[in-house]
Amino acid sequence: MSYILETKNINKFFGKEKPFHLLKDIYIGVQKGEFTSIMGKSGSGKSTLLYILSTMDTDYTGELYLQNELVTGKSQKQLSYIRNKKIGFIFQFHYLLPEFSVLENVMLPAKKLAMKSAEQIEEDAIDLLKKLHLGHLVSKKASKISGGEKQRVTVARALINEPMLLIGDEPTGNLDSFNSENLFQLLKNLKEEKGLSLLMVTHDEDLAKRTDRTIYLEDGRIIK
Ligand SMILES: Nc1ncnc2c1ncn2[C@@H]1O[C@H](COP(=O)(O)OP(=O)(O)OP(=O)(O)O)[C@@H](O)[C@H]1O
Repeated sequence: MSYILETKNINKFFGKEKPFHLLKDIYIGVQKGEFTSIMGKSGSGKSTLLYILSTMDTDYTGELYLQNELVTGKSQKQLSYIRNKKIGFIFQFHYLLPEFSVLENVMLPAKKLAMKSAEQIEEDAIDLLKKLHLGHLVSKKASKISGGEKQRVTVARALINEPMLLIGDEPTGNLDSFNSENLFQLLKNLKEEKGLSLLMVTHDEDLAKRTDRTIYLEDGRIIK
């Protein structure tokens, strides 16, 4: 089976003297175009797991593969490149730069990757914002748009480098039900239209039911 993301026996410990065993024997396989949700009580290890899956936390045992390439053990520089190219992130808080325009915010990850000219990046960012029905916000300052709009702009920012996987840590968590539904539909469309794989932590059982598959974590273990 070919996976976009795969883990083999990931374990995570905190602390040195009396290590606390948080994540236990985690096996996950995410296929292309699959929308996976992760649920579990507070403290069950969801965010810790996402940090590992997104290559930001390298302090674990076991193996992480992205598109069948072993990424565990790679240098920080290699990981930063892989992350920037292959994974888009959406968090509960938008982390947009408030003094920058929407367009500038969306262009930033592409500028960091530096694989296209500034003109091309700008053209692509405008195209992307239009596709996400955010064209009217292009030149607005990020601090001047609504919370729901900010989260949709973070989706555009997450997509600018055309990742194969979008990882979200409660992306709808701070939104009212209208904006939450709006964002969820946007994510579902990306999966259906572009074959994007999505991995999303949520506390919302109703949203989780509408994804392809839900992974339940309990005390750091996948229970179903
Ligand atoms: N750096 C750390 N050192 C020690 N313990 C930690 C550290 N980071 C997290 N933990 C502990 O690991 C456990 C899991 O934390 P994590 O944030 O992954 O849970 P979560 O399921 O995402 O919770 P929530 O739904 O509240 O965000 C918690 O008990 C937390 O206190």
